Amino acid sequence: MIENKKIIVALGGNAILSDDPTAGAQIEAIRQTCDRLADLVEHHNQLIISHGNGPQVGNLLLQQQLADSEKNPALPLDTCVAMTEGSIGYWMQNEMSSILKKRNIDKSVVSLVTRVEVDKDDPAFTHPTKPIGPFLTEVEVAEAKEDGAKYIEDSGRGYRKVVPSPKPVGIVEFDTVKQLVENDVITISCGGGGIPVLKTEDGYTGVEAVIDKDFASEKLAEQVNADLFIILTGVDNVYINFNKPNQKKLEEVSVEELKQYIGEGQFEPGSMLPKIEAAVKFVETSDHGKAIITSLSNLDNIHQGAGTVVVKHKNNNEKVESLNVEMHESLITSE
Ligand SMILES: Nc1ncnc2c1ncn2[C@@H]1O[C@H](COP(=O)(O)OP(=O)(O)O)[C@@H](O)[C@H]1O
Ligand SMILES: NC(=O)OP(=O)(O)O
Repeated sequence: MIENKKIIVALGGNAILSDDPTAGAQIEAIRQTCDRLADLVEHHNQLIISHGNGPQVGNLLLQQQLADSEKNPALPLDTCVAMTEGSIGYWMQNEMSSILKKRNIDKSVVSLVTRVEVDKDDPAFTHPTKPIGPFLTEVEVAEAKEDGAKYIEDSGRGYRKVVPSPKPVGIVEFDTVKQLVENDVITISCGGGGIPVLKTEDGYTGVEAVIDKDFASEKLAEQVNADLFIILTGVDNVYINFNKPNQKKLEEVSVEELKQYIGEGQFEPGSMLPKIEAAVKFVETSDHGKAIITSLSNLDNIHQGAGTVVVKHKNNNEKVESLNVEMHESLITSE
């Protein structure tokens, strides 16, 4: 297991949500996730956890459609993001605290309702791309389209509503997160990508959007100077030619290679592309940081190089070794 590092773990949907969207089932999934993450704490790592909210915030938005406009008005999307950030963070605080208590680890866990500044001129506001809520069939989309919403097909898994997803400019509370982590507090931050806010003369004001949690986590990882950025999702590794007969698993991969694959259109915008872009940005920006994309069940093996490990430059040991063999052989031939 990795030790003594400052680590940000961004949790994907699977870590929170199974097929059962009830609170009880989500809490159970979070309990299992926290049990794995507690191993990182046990090995003296400073841990910051962020998480997605796509399914939850989409469901909450659907619940707003049931609201009665005067007595019980629908709440705006930024407020729904705050609500899901709060509820998921609360479940995590409960579960992580009990697991640490059982392991006799005396550490506090907090979740911070985090605001994330975005740019009012971000083109995302006129081009919604972030899938949220349940997966729908074509028939369900045709019925639901009455509300004027936009839907896209999401990685072969069905249709989902899409909303604007501006890029994070900065994490408003990053200094507080830094202080918490320096004081050995396990911090849940940037949940659901954080609440999108615009800077005003007086402070900040919310804006209706859902920030991608991989981009928000990357920005936080940059701002707190993390050693390691782990993105946990539904697969052990990233693939090129994903789901095709010639799909190939990526293990250690350089920023340069990934940029080439991005250029080839290897990664889907609504699922793997943001993770790749976030990992590339972190590794490029950081002095020494690495990024790993893998599954929760593979977390125990990352110290042995498991998962897709994004590095600035690839480890050239193999090339050096083969060069040594070639030199040795040419010496023997010439002798
Ligand atoms: N190139 C790829 N390599 C691996 N998985 C991919 C790829 N493209 C799409 N996927 C799918 O995208 C999923 C991750 O996206 P998503 O489920 O939206 O993220 P999250 O885990 O953050 O909720 C993976 O579990 C996998 O099913
Ligand atoms: N906000 C966000 O990125 O959520 P998901 O990871 O669940 O899509």
